[in-house]
Amino acid sequence: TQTTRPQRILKAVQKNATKGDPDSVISAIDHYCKHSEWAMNVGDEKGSILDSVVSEVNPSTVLELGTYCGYSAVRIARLLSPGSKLITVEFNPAIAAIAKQIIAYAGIQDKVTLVEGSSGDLIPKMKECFGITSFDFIFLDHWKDRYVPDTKLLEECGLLRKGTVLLADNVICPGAPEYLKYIRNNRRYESRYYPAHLEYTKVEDGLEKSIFLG
Ligand SMILES: Cc1ccc(Cc2cc(O)c(O)c(C(=O)NC/C=C/[C@H]3O[C@@H](n4cnc5c(N)ncnc54)[C@H](O)[C@@H]3O)c2)cc1
Ligand SMILES: [Mg+2]
Repeated sequence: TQTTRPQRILKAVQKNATKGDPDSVISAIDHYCKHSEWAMNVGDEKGSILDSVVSEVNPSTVLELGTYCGYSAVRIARLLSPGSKLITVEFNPAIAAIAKQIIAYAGIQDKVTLVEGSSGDLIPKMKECFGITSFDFIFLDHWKDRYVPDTKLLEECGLLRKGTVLLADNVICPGAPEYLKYIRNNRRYESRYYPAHLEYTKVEDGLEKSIFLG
């Protein structure tokens, strides 16, 4: 019977990566997606920008919206200091099951809490369920038309604090025009665009980094 793309990505990790070595998991996924089949991981070029922003912020609490196969969860978690936590949200149970296995294979499962459900339902529950007062860093990589409503929801739920950094993938391709309009014209945010390319292609894309000013 036909396998799914996330299942094939997991197989490539199990075949080509070293258990407990997050960098080898990242390389195995990038190699598979470059040479076998494209997949919507943030990828190595934008991933290096993600790495630099995470290292600069050195966050204790991180929220990721849209886990997919867990590629960016592994990228982020491997850089976190001991005691720091990444909460990643994924509403497709089949995809979440694969992501869990990839995160465990990388050996960073102690830093990652994968929550199954939709961002709209889960964001209002973050404080009561996970004892979060606010997030230091947020990576947006889920459906692009959810970037604005979920950013507003995070504000309303008091999950942003002075200095919280939001980093949004795909603001050019597939594109998140409403998000750019919202965040760039909002004096409560200081934004900067990082030009790059759509993962594994030469198509223009980039990341938008925004600092919440409180
Ligand atoms: C035209 C065109 C099309 C596609 C591309 C290529 C391209 C390149 C990219 O880097 C992309 O990130 C994307 C993209 O569409 N990403 C959406 C990512 C979804 C994953 O997140 C999950 N999810 C989606 N909404 C939610 C939600 N509310 N709560 C919880 N989980 C959610 C889904 O269950 C998936 O696991 C697409 C480029 C150009
Ligand atoms: Mg993306």
